Amino acid sequence: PPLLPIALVGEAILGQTAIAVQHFNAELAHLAEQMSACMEAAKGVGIAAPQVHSPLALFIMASRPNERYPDAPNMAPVVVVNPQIINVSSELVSGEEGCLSVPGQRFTIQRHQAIEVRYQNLQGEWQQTELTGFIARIFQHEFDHLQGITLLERSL
Ligand SMILES: O=C(CSC(=O)[C@H](Cc1ccccc1)CC(F)(F)F)c1ccccc1
Ligand SMILES: [Zn+2]
Repeated sequence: PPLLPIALVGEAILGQTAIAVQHFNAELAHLAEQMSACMEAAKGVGIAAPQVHSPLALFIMASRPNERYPDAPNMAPVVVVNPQIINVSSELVSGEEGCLSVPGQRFTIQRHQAIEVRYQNLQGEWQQTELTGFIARIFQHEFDHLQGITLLERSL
C-alpha cells in the first residue's frame, strides 16, 4: 500500500490543535500502522498524525542511535494517543532537531531535559512515565505538532 503524503510546513493542518481520540478501533490501529511505515521510510524517529493530514491527537515515537545522538537508546516505536505533559524539569537542553514537514533543514531547539507524561496506547489503556534526554526531546517535538506548533516557531 502507498505511503501517506507528508504535510509540509505552511499547510493549515500543521497549525491546528489536534482532536482527542475517542474510538480505539481497527481504523485507529490502521492509521498508526500507516504512520509507522511513513516514519520508517523517511528514516525518522517520530511522526504525528497531523503530518499525514489526520487531525487526531496521536503520534509515534521511536529512537535509535544516529549521527547527532550517537548514545540515543534503541527504542521500538511507541504509539502515543491523547498525550499530556504533567511535569517538566526546569533544566533545559539545546539540541539539533529535524522535521519531516521541514525537509532538509536542522534547527537548534531547547527542550526540557526530563518530562512526566501520561498517554493512552492503542487499546485505550493509560500509561504514565518519566522520559529524559533524546526520547523526552522527541515526545516534546511530537506533542508540539498536536498543538499546531512546528520547529519554525521554536527555533533559537
Ligand atoms: O531522524 C531524524 C529526522 S527528523 C525526525 O525524525 C522528526 C522527529 C525528531 C527528530 C529529532 C528530534 C526530535 C524529533 C520527525 C518528525 F518531524 F516527524 F517529528 C533526526 C533528525 C535530527 C536528529 C536525529 C534524528
Ligand atoms: Zn516534526
